[in-house]
Amino acid sequence: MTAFNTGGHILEVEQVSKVFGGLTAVNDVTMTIPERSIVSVIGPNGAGKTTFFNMITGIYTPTRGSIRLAGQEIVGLRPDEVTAAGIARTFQNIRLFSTMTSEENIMVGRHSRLKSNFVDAVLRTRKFHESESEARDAARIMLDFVGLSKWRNELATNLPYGDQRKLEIARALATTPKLILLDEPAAGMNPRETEDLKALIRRVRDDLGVTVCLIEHDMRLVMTLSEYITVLDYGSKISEGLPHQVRNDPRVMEAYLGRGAAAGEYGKEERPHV
Ligand SMILES: Nc1ncnc2c1ncn2[C@@H]1O[C@H](COP(=O)(O)OP(=O)(O)OP(=O)(O)O)[C@@H](O)[C@H]1O
Repeated sequence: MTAFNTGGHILEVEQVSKVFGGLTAVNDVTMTIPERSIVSVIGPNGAGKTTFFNMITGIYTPTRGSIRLAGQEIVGLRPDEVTAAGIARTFQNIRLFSTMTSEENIMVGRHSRLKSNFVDAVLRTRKFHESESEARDAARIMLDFVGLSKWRNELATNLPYGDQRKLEIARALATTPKLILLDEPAAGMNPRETEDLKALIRRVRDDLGVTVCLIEHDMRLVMTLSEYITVLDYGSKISEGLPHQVRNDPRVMEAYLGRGAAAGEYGKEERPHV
């Protein structure tokens, strides 16, 4: 049962566009994300995927269109307000605080949820100390959830690459989101790390009840993890559906492999650069 009347959709993106000068980076895209699902947004380089995430998270304001979280319009909210509304994200390039420990990195995520403010922090009030201790407890729980407890007091920069990616996910989860957006979470991972990541993403949904939307170039991961896939190309949605539907869609093959590829013309070449 959902507490809102959106037909079970946690996110509803309706006819959203983003124009940068003369370039339409995202063009009239409509997409819904079912609550408690794992979905992916895929597409060739420059298709508009990150711009799409940036609009959902308040970094960019759409030129046109509506984005609703649990039935509430979120266009116009600042990124911190979007986080407070229940959307967390990770970035394509790891953005951890390298001079902080793993635990402190997660506490930063948790602080967006805390009640103490700047004045409390400066004056070290009781409220501040309570918040601090609550954030530390929450950070330890999250470290345990992602399997990084042993790195609690280690500087984030000293963690193995795959664990740094997991730490970013833990930090995002510390904001207690309804929806988490993962921008290329498997980038740079070896096959074993990718398998670990896949298991973690499933647990995020199954154990925490958080809806997951990922941008990912690793097609094996996308096809085995996603329940639903949306494909962008040159800013427009060109396909959507179940993994096997998207995989067999000639428009998708064409977008990835080059015009004419569906007919075998380009074989395994990348799309030609124009
Ligand atoms: N701030 C910006 N100003 C101008 N153009 C931008 C801006 N951000 C993105 N773009 C352009 O919008 C288009 C879509 O870029 P975007 O980064 O969203 O694609 P992407 O699908 O995430 O690509 P990749 O898979 O390579 O990360 C590109 O042509 C890009 O150059």
